[in-house]
Amino acid sequence: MAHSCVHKDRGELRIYENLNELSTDLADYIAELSEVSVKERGVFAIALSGGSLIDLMGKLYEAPYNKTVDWAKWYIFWADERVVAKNHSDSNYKLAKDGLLSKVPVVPSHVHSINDTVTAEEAADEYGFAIRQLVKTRVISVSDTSDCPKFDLILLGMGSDGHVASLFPNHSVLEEKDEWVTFITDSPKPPPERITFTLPVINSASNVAVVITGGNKAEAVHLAIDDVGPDCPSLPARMVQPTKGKLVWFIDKPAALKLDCCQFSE
Ligand SMILES: O=C1O[C@H](COP(=O)(O)O)[C@@H](O)[C@H](O)[C@H]1O
Repeated sequence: MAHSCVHKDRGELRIYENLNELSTDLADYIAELSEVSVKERGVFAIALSGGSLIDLMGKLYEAPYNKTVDWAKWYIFWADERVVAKNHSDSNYKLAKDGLLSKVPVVPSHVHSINDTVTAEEAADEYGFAIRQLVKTRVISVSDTSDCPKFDLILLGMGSDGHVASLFPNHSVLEEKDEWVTFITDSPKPPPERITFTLPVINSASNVAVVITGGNKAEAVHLAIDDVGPDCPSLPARMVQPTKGKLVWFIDKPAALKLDCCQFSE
């Protein structure tokens, strides 16, 4: 059974005994947000990440979600993408397409992937421009506290180094305040060329979920969530702090083992 608690300033923590429980609750959570957003705004603007997240979203193409989710109202974006061809095994688009999008009735023109035929810088500029157009037509809302887009939901994973999207520890990309989408050409994790949402965009979303599994991430989970004092490293995952939106962490038991607030009896 899931263990859930609200951390005083790090959002809601949901911790699961196993991946099956996590995936089921993640599917419920996404389906619920989709329903609320479609009811309120007529559309659901969701940004995906790559990595293990997509597998963990797999229940969404099974019953009941394959029938109950209003897939035609989804507008799909990527919080980060590797600048490789869309059919390359490193592509976050390919991962999501093969693992989810090809199995549900999304509208192809609502799937906003990057231009993979230009440089990382150009791809980031074009993606930022595309998002601006969709903010103008209100497919994506606008934040009331900044001029940033307000996605209905941004889904993030986290690497064992604490990176989220393609925001890596100690990288200058963490300082970017003006652009909505930026690029890097020196990612410490291959492939090197990537585009990424910036922290202001992530922190302007209505909902942000960080989905983390595996014991190799336990230390980073502890550093991202617990009060680790003045020496607290500026871990990208710790910088995820939605201004007005809701933050929820979906964590499996091995990844949660070092969290102060969650002690488990074996
Ligand atoms: O490189 C990336 O890594 C992170 C984490 O991936 P995971 O497989 O450890 O969950 C992912 O969220 C990001 O989108 C991706 O580009």
